[in-house]
Amino acid sequence: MSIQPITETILRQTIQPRPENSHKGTYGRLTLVGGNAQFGGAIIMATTAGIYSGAGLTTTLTDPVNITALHARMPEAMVTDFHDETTLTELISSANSIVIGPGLGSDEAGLTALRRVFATVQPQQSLTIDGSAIDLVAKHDLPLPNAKLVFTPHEMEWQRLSGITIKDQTPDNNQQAVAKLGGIVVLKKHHTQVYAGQQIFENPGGTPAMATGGMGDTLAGMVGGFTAQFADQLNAVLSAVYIHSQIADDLAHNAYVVLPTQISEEIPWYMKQYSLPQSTKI
Ligand SMILES: NC(=O)C1=CN([C@@H]2O[C@H](COP(=O)(O)OP(=O)(O)OC[C@H]3O[C@@H](n4cnc5c(N)ncnc54)[C@H](OP(=O)(O)O)[C@@H]3O)[C@@H](O)[C@H]2O)[C@@H](O)CC1
Ligand SMILES: Nc1ncnc2c1ncn2[C@@H]1O[C@H](COP(=O)(O)OP(=O)(O)O)[C@@H](O)[C@H]1O
Ligand SMILES: [Mg+2]
Repeated sequence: MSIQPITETILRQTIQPRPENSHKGTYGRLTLVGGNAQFGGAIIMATTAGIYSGAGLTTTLTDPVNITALHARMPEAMVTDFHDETTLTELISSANSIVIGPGLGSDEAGLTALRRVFATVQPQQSLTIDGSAIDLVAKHDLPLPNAKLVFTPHEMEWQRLSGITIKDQTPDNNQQAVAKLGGIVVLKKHHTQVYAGQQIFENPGGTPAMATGGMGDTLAGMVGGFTAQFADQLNAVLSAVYIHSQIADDLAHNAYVVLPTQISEEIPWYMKQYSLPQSTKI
């Protein structure tokens, strides 16, 4: 079994200059679901990352206690209550990429929102399942919907979802579990691995300076933003994983810790570099 590194070639193929004749609708509708009363920061960070990644229109469904805070940080986001079934169904139906889980919580409200999303999502939509949503799928053995699924577990979430203990998470064992699950799995750790069918990729970057709560929430938002606007889902996921840690590595040259919100602010600059011909410097 061969594990390929994620390369800059993949990013250059994926992140292209934007056509002049385009508008926000061209760059995708992203809907994020998460953030209970305790974990509002998680969905704020995921939303921030999705917007800085270039999603054309972003809407966040969260607990009402988070609405003012989210609006104050990110007026670009539209925000509404994740308990409202009608709005949730409409906003899931109109999205081309959905992220569920950052700070969702594993209680009844989180489970209800997750079940509604699973009942609404369609095969052509990208659905990223992160954080609490992974735990809920594992705990309740939820049947997965027919959609373009991406799971973004850390090692303990992957243990809960796959049943493979962290020490037994070998590429062979992981690949067998991914084959049963379906979709793409981003197994987050030092040198994150991405499993997609027969292919396994490894992220060459990443630093312990990233070990701050919210770093994975930020990656989930980036995966949402990239899959909302770039047609090749696997390349979009690989590009998000790579840039996320590349920014952190660069910031960590001069900083002991890197905050998730600092990553988000840098995303547009890195995307611009990959969109330019290789010889061009700005
Ligand atoms: N500001 C906010 O609102 C924030 C909200 N958040 C939201 O909280 C929710 C719960 O997510 P969670 O990841 O914090 O908790 P959980 O799933 O129990 O995992 C922790 C357990 O796993 C273990 N562990 C083993 N290997 C590991 C690894 N490689 N990486 C990480 N952990 C690893 C670890 O081991 P230990 O630390 O004990 O050594 C511990 O026992 C989720 O919705 C998330 O979005 C957070 O993002 C924080 C900021
Ligand atoms: N030592 C490390 N080396 C490289 N990457 C790391 C390291 N520690 C954490 N990360 C990265 O930070 C993110 C943590 O994700 P996660 O545990 O889901 O955070 P949270 O749920 O708090 O947002 C992952 O992308 C992971 O790869
Ligand atoms: Mg997480």
